[in-house]
Amino acid sequence: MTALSDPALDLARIRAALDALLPAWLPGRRWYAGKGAGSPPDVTTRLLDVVLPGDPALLVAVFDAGADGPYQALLGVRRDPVPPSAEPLIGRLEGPDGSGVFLYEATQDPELMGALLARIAAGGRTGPLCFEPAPGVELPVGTPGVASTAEQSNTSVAFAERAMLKVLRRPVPGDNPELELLTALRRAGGVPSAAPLAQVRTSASSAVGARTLALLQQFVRSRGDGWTIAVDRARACMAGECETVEPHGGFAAEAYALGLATARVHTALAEQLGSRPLTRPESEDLLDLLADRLAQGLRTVPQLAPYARALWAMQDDLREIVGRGGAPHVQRIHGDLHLGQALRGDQGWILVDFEGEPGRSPEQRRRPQPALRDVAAMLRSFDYAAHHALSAVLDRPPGDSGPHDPRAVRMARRASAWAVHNRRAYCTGYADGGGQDPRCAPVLLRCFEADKAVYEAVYESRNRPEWLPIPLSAVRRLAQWRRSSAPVDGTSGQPA
Ligand SMILES: Nc1ncnc2c1ncn2[C@@H]1O[C@H](COP(=O)(O)OP(=O)(O)O)[C@@H](O)[C@H]1O
Ligand SMILES: O=P(O)(O)O[C@H]1O[C@H](CO)[C@@H](O[C@H]2O[C@H](CO)[C@@H](O)[C@H](O)[C@H]2O)[C@H](O)[C@H]1O
Repeated sequence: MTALSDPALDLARIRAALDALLPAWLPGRRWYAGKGAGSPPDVTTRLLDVVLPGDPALLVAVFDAGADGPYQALLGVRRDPVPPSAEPLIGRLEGPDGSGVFLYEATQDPELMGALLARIAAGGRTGPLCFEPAPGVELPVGTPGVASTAEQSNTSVAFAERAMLKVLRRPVPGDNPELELLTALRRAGGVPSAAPLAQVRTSASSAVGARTLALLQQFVRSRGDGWTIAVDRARACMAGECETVEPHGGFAAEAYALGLATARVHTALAEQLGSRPLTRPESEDLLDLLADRLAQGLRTVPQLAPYARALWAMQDDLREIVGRGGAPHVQRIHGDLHLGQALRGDQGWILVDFEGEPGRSPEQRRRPQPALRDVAAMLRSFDYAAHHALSAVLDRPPGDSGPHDPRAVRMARRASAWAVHNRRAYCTGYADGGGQDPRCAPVLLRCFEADKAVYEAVYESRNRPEWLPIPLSAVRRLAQWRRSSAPVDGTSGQPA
């Protein structure tokens, strides 16, 4: 392993200090999945190598936290006071001569991130770390790297609005699913997606085998992401005194364009990486996967219990469809599509974050899936946006209907209408863009929406319990729809 140039810094001591300091620091990190586990985890850190040995120094480490891991930490080490953006510190390490160094989250240090970009551009290896720029790309070396403040599963660092480094917090073994998909979309051409620029990975012989640690991609300049724009428009719709959701809350043209963009991405992925009917064993795998997720959801979120029968019945519907030969085609899909994963560029929407659902195994993420699962996930997002806007306008937490007042009832109706209107526009865009009209497969769509809502309930109960009422209300609605004998027209089961 590369030594630190400062002899007062001893790597073995840094490693031991991290084992002691990380348990207290981790629970404040959004990307840490073990929040709410009760007691702090036991941490075992492995330093992979020193990428930059100076002051500040940059170290790459992986660590296990309890049974969970490996996670990735990019560690800054400096004598000088740390940049304010890098607070809170992981900790301070006393040197033998009474001096000390600060240990901190390196992604929050623009200077250090700039130095890392230069290291990536140079290519080659440092110990087990491989720096692999794509052939012929020009990287914005010399610019500082500014970390996004958005709450994320990973940590993104932007360089002069030209490149974006995604530091993967839970690097998975083997080829990185996002890199695979971005490369395929580039190959297809004409699909609005970010070009992959480089990766940092570990070699097969490293302590963690071959894994992508960070992915550099083209920075997409945008007016904002779909979530911010949609919530804004939905809020305008609710706050305005209009009876219809257009024009004040007008988002339908954007929802339509988003449907088009989703269909274009699906078509390109199918062309590049294949699309075929689901085989019988794959159908069983899919059903098992959905059943496992539902069982886990019911164990984790007690509030789902009243809907258990209806949720299982929706899975039986899928089994029945597969049984009579109606299994959908499968292909590589986005895997975690929602409004926040779409950026509004000048020419239209660009989908980002093709990593798949956080928390799923690498095999599951790479498995071909019905494209309708992405569509169902995006449709859920319109529901989220409407609820979020509603709670902002009413100044109440999601799901809190508060005292019965006519204004709140009117707003809730408008929120519901906004979601229905935009879900329809999205489906129309998807069909016009060459995808199968999602409304032609309402029972499948309902099953996939319910699956996503259960996933969201688990996600919210772990990360943002105050948001839990949003997926719960969707589960309630979908369950009611399943229990009733209402005609299946694909637009029922909307926000009530
Ligand atoms: N290529 C890109 N260019 C500009 N911004 C991006 C790009 N990719 C992602 N983003 C922004 O960063 C946010 C987080 O990125 P994402 O890939 O979704 O990370 P995570 O996996 O941590 O959720 C996105 O919601 C988007 O706003
Ligand atoms: O971190 P990721 O973007 O990969 O995805 C996770 O976090 C998302 C929240 O940031 C979560 O999305 C859920 O909340 C969104 C609103 O914040 C909403 O638009 C989505 O429809 C809803 O699923 C996502 O599920 C989770 O995997």
